[in-house]
Amino acid sequence: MTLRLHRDVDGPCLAPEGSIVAIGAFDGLHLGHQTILDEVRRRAEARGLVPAVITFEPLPRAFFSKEPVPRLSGVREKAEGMGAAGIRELLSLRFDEALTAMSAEDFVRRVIVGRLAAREVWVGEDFRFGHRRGGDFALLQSMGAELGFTAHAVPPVIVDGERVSSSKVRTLLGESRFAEAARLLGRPFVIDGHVEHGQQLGRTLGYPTANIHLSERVSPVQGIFAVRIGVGDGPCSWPGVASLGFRPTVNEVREPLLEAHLFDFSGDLYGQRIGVEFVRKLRDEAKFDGLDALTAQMRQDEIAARQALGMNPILASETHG
Ligand SMILES: Cc1cc2nc3c(=O)[nH]c(=O)nc-3n(C[C@H](O)[C@H](O)[C@H](O)COP(=O)(O)O)c2cc1C
Ligand SMILES: Nc1ncnc2c1ncn2[C@@H]1O[C@H](COP(=O)(O)OP(=O)(O)OP(=O)(O)O)[C@@H](O)[C@H]1O
Repeated sequence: MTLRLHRDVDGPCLAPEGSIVAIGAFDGLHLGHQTILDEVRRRAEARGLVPAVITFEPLPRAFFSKEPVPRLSGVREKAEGMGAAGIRELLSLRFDEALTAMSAEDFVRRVIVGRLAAREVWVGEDFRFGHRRGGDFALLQSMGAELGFTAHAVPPVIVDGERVSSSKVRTLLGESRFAEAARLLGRPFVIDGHVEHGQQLGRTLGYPTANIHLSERVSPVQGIFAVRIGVGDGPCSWPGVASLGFRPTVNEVREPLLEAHLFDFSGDLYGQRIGVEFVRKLRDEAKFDGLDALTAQMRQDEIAARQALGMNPILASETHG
């Protein structure tokens, strides 16, 4: 069953037979999100209704913030994750001035009922929505009684004594605490994308890299990392070293670039989709005085990454000796 994506507040009803709906930003699809989506899928199956999600792009937090808000998942990854979780209708509303001006009551009538004919609405206990966060769980309950749906709150999903949230995962990743972030996500943190052509300079330095342009997507991590790479749908198992940043030394870029060097690999990855799993941060990106100094540092990075990944660092001198 494939996922259908819609962007408009108004339009025809997407589930005339009735739907089970979850609402939220859903960046990263962490364990709290997964709990809600599981309920939606289970309830939709049990009642023969359509499993649906209302989400927002850009993220509401990013719309209101003066600072850039790092993203855990791209728009495409988020939709794919929803599809994999069994969601069939994804109403990804444009989060703009018009939407923030809409009252909570209007949101219930026009979107939850008008667009999705909701029979059940699932949210976290503390969920707020509508103009100035005027709507809450109690409003969903009272309006639902009138408009033909029930409201359900999932109890907070707690890990290590704290409520799981996208913000918490962003903070952990910013501090390179990858193992803890993975516990909240229910899987390791991975950035994926299509490999694009670089300057081909990496080859001559002894470090060819698969490059992924992050464009406007703000990354929660920056620097040089020990990583594991997956190609296509395969698991992230190929060891390597990666740089995520602007590479100030040569051909500085304006938008962040993820460059992954796979150890002992000699295939062509251009055009393929790869996933990069972050295992350990090695250092911050630096501006070097010329290519020799950069290459010497990359060699140190390779040795450190091999060690971090539990490999024999001696191999490094055999490969690039
Ligand atoms: C392990 C690793 C570490 C890197 N560290 C830095 C760095 O600290 N500063 C920098 O300017 N570029 C850094 N880079 C980026 C290189 O400048 C870039 O890979 C090289 O210029 C090749 O570019 P190309 O892929 O366009 O050919 C690093 C790349 C790798 C793979
Ligand atoms: N740990 C959790 N336990 C239960 N429900 C949650 C949890 N985290 C989020 N939810 C619920 O999942 C839906 C989507 O969450 P949303 O992405 O909006 O919040 P979040 O993960 O706390 O993100 P942020 O930290 O950016 O506010 C909402 O209904 C929210 O209440």
